[in-house]
Amino acid sequence: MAPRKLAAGNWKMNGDLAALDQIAMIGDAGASCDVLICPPAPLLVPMIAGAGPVKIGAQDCHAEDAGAHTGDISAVLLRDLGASHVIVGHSERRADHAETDAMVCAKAAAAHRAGLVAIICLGETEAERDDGRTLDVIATQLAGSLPEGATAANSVIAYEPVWAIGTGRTPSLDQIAEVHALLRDRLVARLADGADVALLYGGSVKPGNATEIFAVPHVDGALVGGASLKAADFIPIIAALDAA
Ligand SMILES: O=C[C@H](O)COP(=O)(O)O
Repeated sequence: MAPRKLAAGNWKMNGDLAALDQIAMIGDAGASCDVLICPPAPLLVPMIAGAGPVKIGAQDCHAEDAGAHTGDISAVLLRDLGASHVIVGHSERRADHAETDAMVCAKAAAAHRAGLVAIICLGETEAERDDGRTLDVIATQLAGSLPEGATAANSVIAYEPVWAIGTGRTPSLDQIAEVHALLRDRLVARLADGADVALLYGGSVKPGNATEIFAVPHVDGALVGGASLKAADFIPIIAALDAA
């Protein structure tokens, strides 16, 4: 088995009911890779209803299955609604909500218990890269964020350099390759099916750079922010992944 290709869109705090037609257009494009959109939580139900072949996921979940946690959403409920995936540990949540590797690990474990695929996000800051600490940071985040029981069927790893998110800047292809090779090595060492875990690159993926990024070894797809908001931008990225 090889990792399954995945084109994932993270809408972050963007989109509205009118954006449902984007999902229909993306579905109509007829991709052969897996295509996932993670909208803001209130849009999950209407989007799941009209998703067609597009998978719908959430952007976060709580580490517990239920309880007194006002404003939070359980992985159990997400699964009940029909979500297939949940993003955990996005750098915006690590920064805005002080999420640690241990918290991300607990959320990924909750996702697994509920039957969701956890997309576990990792990435270095610009200062960490400038200090030459990228590989150490990524290895530490992976070790601390990947729960026991992770498999290729229930986990996807997204490498997203913090400084490349929403900036229009991307690492060189060699820099992406270096990190993805490290991730693959660590996953193979830790998991029986580590060779089959899908590895996504994220950070300013656009129609114009997708083909070269998808040609990098061990890049099995992308986690796309801004360019996933419009079908006209996301469909060429999906097509580039299908062609890779
Ligand atoms: O989750 C997606 C990433 O943060 C990438 O966002 P971006 O494609 O807008 O740079």
